[in-house]
Amino acid sequence: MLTVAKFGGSSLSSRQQFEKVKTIINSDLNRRVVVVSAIGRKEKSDDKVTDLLYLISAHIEHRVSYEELWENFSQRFRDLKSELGLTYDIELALQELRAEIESENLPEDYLVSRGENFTANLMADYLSFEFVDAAEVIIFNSQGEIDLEASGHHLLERLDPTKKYVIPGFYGAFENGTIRLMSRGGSDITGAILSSCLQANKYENWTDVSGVLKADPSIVENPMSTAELTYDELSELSYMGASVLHEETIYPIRALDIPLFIKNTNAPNDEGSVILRRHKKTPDLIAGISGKKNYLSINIIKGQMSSEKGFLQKTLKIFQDYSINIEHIPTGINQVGIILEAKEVENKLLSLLESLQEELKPEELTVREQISLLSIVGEVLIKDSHLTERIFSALARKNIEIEMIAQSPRSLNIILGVQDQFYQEAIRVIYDELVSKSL
Ligand SMILES: Nc1ncnc2c1ncn2[C@@H]1O[C@H](COP(=O)(O)OP(=O)(O)O)[C@@H](O)[C@H]1O
Ligand SMILES: N[C@@H](CC(=O)OP(=O)(O)O)C(=O)O
Repeated sequence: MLTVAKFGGSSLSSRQQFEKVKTIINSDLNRRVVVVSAIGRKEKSDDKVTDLLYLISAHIEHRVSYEELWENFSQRFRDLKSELGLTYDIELALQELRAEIESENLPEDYLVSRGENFTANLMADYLSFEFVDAAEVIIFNSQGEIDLEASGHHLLERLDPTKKYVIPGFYGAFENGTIRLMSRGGSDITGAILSSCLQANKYENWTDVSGVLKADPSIVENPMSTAELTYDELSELSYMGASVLHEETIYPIRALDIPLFIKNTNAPNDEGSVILRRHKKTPDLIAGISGKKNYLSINIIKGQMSSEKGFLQKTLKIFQDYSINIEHIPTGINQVGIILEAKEVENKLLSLLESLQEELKPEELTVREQISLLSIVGEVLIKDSHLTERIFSALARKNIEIEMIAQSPRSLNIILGVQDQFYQEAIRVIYDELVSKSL
């Protein structure tokens, strides 16, 4: 039996947190592959080590002194080493990194990856597990995508199934050894790749909350957790902003049906959440509510557009030519709305609108900005025939206007658009209506 256990930065921020990790690892001998992020925040006001490294990189780029940041970064590791009485030569690692920064044009990905690398070295020392560099086993192809097959080969060659390992998350390397970072929060993905390639029986993701909560705790006070979710439910939630798990975590484990457990390092006996292909227990009506701000809607109005052959195709082709990802396309007979993240059209909105005007010749072309999308997720949403009515009435009572609504084909989720200014309130209203009132 093999359990891959990933610990996020929040589980690694101090000596006490390292001690909790050790207790968890030692309480189950199957936890033989440990993935760590970089040291996280001790206090709310602290920087995560990864943030410090990005800041150092920006200072280097702008040729500004980074001395204070460097001291802060180095001290976090020195403190851990001395408080835990470790032997890993962090002083040498820091000296070498400093020399590399000063002598060459050090790539940002390499510099930032040292957060995970040093943390994993300390953790390996502390647990008496072997350190394996992610650069040896997490492989990117020439397009910069993770190559699951190549990673699998390298992993099986490098790891001995009878031994125990600590591997840094968040980065890997191209076949030529050049370090490549994943997107923020990517250590979750490292854990999923290792689970998949090593065919683990379980993937545990240890964090600072007891599982997937039904809403972001920074918006809703003390939200309930969801004990069991499907891969699809969690994918929808994390894609739409539930930051407890990186949105790309699910695909490697889903193919092999590896159960994912989300657990709290600070309360290991809490049940947490388990994520499976299908529900084993009676599913909660609401798996969760998540959302993101900063979308916009480009609205195209043209009489009889639905009978104009290829109109939608022509419209989408224009967005494709601009390399713009589209989120939703609510349509009517004479109108279509194209919903996308505002960052997708940064610096190209005017030119895009000109192209749409020229090629589609619409009667009206308008843009609505500052839209938030909220996603209400649950495999069994459809069972509540009054659900949309309840949501609409609850929002109307607070004078929150709905800008758009979309439903996924399997009714796995309902997506609502509201103005950015109502984002948090809308989440609270929906949570109160669908979760609190149903208790
Ligand atoms: N729906 C949600 N369920 C659980 N946590 C959430 C949710 N939405 C946002 N979060 C936030 O995600 C945080 C955990 O993710 P993160 O800070 O990346 O932890 P880690 O450092 O362990 O990777 C929680 O502390 C919580 O504030
Ligand atoms: N340290 C990286 C990667 C990561 O996954 O971190 P965490 O597990 O603490 O969210 C980041 O901050 O983005």
